Amino acid sequence: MRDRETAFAKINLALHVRRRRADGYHDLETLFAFAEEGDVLHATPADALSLTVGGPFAAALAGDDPADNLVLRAGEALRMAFGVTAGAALTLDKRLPVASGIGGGSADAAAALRLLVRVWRLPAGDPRITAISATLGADVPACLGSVATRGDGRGDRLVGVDAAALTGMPLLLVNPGVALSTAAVFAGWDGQDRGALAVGAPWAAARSGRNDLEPPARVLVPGIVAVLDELGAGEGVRLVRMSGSGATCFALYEDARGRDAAAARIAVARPEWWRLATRLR
Ligand SMILES: C[C@@](CO)(OP(=O)(O)O)[C@H](O)COP(=O)(O)OP(=O)(O)OC[C@H]1O[C@@H](n2ccc(N)nc2=O)[C@H](O)[C@@H]1O
Ligand SMILES: Nc1ncnc2c1ncn2[C@@H]1O[C@H](COP(=O)(O)OP(=O)(O)O)[C@@H](O)[C@H]1O
Repeated sequence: MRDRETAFAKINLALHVRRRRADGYHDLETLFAFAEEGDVLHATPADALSLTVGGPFAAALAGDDPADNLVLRAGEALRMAFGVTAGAALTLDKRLPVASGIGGGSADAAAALRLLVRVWRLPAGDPRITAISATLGADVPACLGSVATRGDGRGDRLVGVDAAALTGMPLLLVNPGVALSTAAVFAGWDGQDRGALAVGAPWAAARSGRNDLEPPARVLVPGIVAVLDELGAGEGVRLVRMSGSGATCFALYEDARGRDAAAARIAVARPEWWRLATRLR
């Protein structure tokens, strides 16, 4: 039997960087939200654990050691923690641009955890699964649930928000085609604490918030400005912002008509940019 899981694209509705820490990470406050679409992971029963990567962005990972792929690292960590002896033949359909601020590897790692917990019939909700997620990356715990949530600390201390208030909002993601290393963007942050992210209703908090990684990302990829301008030019735009460490930017719309008009306009003006028209889940 072939089992399937979507690695929902992650966006940061707001991301406030507060402090550089001694361990190389930064304390931040962010509002995570998730798209209805993303990479797709399949599993079929097998004696060994293996991964084949295909899809439009597979080439970006071709130079990496497969053992470093977060999907296999997630699987190996589960096997170790639960003493699993079975394997699984995994295939990853890489639809999201790599190193682009929308989760990529983190969403894949979380999808692998959800999928293999099911395939290997492990106890869903076991605290060891959450613990493993945090070892794989700061935003993997948020991706594990893949519902809108606030993240404090490294982004892995999750605080529930009224996710339903965001569900279904039309969303357009646009990436100018330049990979950005998360570590390099954090390293460019100027160290200025510009204040806390508001608590409470997520939409109001998002609107009053900002992405503190946008200025350092723009230094590395000046084309981000053009992406934000194009996204903001249409009708019915409710919020335009860069996601995570970039360079993907997003816009949220009052209705699907506004989103589709923006997508069509950008497809003509900038055919080389990657686009995904979807909704918040
Ligand atoms: C910026 C964010 C926002 O959601 O997303 P992306 O742009 O990667 O999608 C995340 O904080 C990324 O989380 P994740 O991609 O899991 O990061 P990790 O692999 O744990 O860390 C990669 C590197 O980013 C930096 N890092 C990450 C998180 C954090 N709170 N402070 C940091 O300084 C560190 O240099 C770290 O070595
Ligand atoms: N399944 C995966 N998908 C994408 N990237 C992965 C995966 N597994 C490991 N990686 C590594 O993670 C890097 C992307 O990390 P990062 O810059 O944090 O991306 P993003 O900003 O999209 O979250 C890639 O360059 C790649 O080397």
